[in-house]
Amino acid sequence: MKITILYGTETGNAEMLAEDIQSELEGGHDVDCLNLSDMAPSDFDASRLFLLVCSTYGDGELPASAQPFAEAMAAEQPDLSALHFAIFGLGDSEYDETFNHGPKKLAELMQAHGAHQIGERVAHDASGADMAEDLAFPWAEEVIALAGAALGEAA
Ligand SMILES: Cc1cc2nc3c(=O)[nH]c(=O)nc-3n(C[C@H](O)[C@H](O)[C@H](O)COP(=O)(O)O)c2cc1C
Repeated sequence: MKITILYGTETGNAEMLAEDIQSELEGGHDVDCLNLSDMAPSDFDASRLFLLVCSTYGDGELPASAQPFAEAMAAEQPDLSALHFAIFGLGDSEYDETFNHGPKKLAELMQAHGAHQIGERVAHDASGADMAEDLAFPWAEEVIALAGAALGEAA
């Protein structure tokens, strides 16, 4: 499957996780990995599955590297109705009222432009016991299996 991992980060955790997911998947798939700050809405290609990995900053906001992308989406209003994405979030339950709100906002932004979410949004908690990759690798395998039918190819 053709997969693009897009990460939104402030201090690099989402970037490291995105690169680990790329390494995990690239034996069996054609996988790109890109910072959201380098992604234009016009770059979306519906033949690829987009795996979004995004943290939360400030008071439940998108991290810095995702903000230019959100602004470009608002300005360009792309039609993403042919697109499929899945999303994995990073956050910290110490911020209980805004836990994982960054990826929640990013998923809502994609859906507002018609993109179809595959599977559930999985949230990593920096104050929890799990390593991010221990949640993210099974998440990636599951959404790739689910996306096979949607993208019209075997996973
Ligand atoms: C100043 C600051 C604000 C944060 N705000 C939130 C928040 O509102 N909600 C949340 O779930 N996590 C919040 N976090 C936790 C980060 O999302 C978490 O540490 C994540 O792993 C950072 O990933 P990154 O390095 O890719 O940006 C915050 C962390 C910092 C340092």
